[in-house]
Amino acid sequence: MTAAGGARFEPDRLDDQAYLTEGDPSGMLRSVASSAAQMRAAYRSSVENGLARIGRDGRPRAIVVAGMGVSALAGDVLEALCRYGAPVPVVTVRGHRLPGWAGAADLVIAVSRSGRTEETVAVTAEAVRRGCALVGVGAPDTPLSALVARVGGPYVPVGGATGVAGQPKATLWSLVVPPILAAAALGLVSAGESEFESAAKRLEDLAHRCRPSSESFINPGKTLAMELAGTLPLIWGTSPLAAVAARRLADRLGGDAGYPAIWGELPEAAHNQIVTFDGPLAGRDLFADPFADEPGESPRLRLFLLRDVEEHPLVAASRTAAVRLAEDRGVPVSEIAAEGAHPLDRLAALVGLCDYASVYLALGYGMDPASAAAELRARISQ
Ligand SMILES: O=P(O)(O)OC[C@H]1O[C@H](O)[C@H](O)[C@@H](O)[C@@H]1O
Repeated sequence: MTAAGGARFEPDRLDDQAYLTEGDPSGMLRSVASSAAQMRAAYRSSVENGLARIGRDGRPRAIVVAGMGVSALAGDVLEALCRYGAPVPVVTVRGHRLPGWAGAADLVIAVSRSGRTEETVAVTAEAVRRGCALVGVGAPDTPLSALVARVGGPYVPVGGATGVAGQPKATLWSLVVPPILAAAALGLVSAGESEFESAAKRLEDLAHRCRPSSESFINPGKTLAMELAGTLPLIWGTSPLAAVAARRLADRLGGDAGYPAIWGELPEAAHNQIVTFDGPLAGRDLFADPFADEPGESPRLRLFLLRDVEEHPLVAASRTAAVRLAEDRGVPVSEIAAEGAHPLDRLAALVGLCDYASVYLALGYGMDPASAAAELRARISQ
């Protein structure tokens, strides 16, 4: 169907059960299917490790979530949940340093699946020096857990049998749940057992609908993968929460398939990225070889709109206008609608589907979704 970096997307692979097993030796599809179990286990573990009690000494002035890659998304989720309703600001730090203002009145939640990521450990050590309150989430018996233990902060262990080959991208829900429970204990968001259970049920339902044995024409995960294939995806969220899901999809496409994508959030995306609708990658490829066996060989822009249930009315208007403009400029549009009332439900609906689509995209290109870009990552972190 389409070629990228030498790999060809073959839609038939997605309905070839033997291939889906052989092409995914680490069981990345199984790990996506474990999302609901991860959410339930992370909830229990967070409660057992004292997160539900952290509000007893009052609220912090601000919360800093320190993490990199997938772990940093835990901060983005928390920030999106708290942005409009909580009296405490939430900031995500991706890097080596705490913001200058952070001090003893603030809470630092350090998240690292491995417990060893250089940047996160450095920020946590700085938080210890400045006397910040600390919560940790990550592998036990690591530099991160040792730092959190030094100040007697709660630590939610993530690891053991959880996830595929210890990959953080396969353990998103284990990393995201503890900071939310901490914020709930502080009275900043309303999320308890029934909300986590409802989101887990939604993930379970998606796992059923997107299961490998379900054929492409009724499987929403495979359908979305086929819409992504061969395009340059422009992925927009229509709320802060949906934008986190957009970022997650873009990150996963890179991590699973080495596939580039651009993510954004409305209304901001309508002020800049929308210009690409008039750019060289929009519409039909004027330079495409008209005699090529397979048309559309060079990637063209496609807009993926992750629609939240709660949209600002003016954002809804700019979404409608953007869709009209895209159609006008020959840019195909896929709309993925969140479902559910609670934000956790809506996040699960969007991320759950996108996670499947990304793994199916990698498999459609004949790539092992557990090892894409592993060598590049290893080389840059040396
Ligand atoms: O969660 P951590 O172990 O700290 O890892 C943080 C990040 O590290 C690397 O960059 C990996 O490629 C990412 O997938 C991961 O999310």
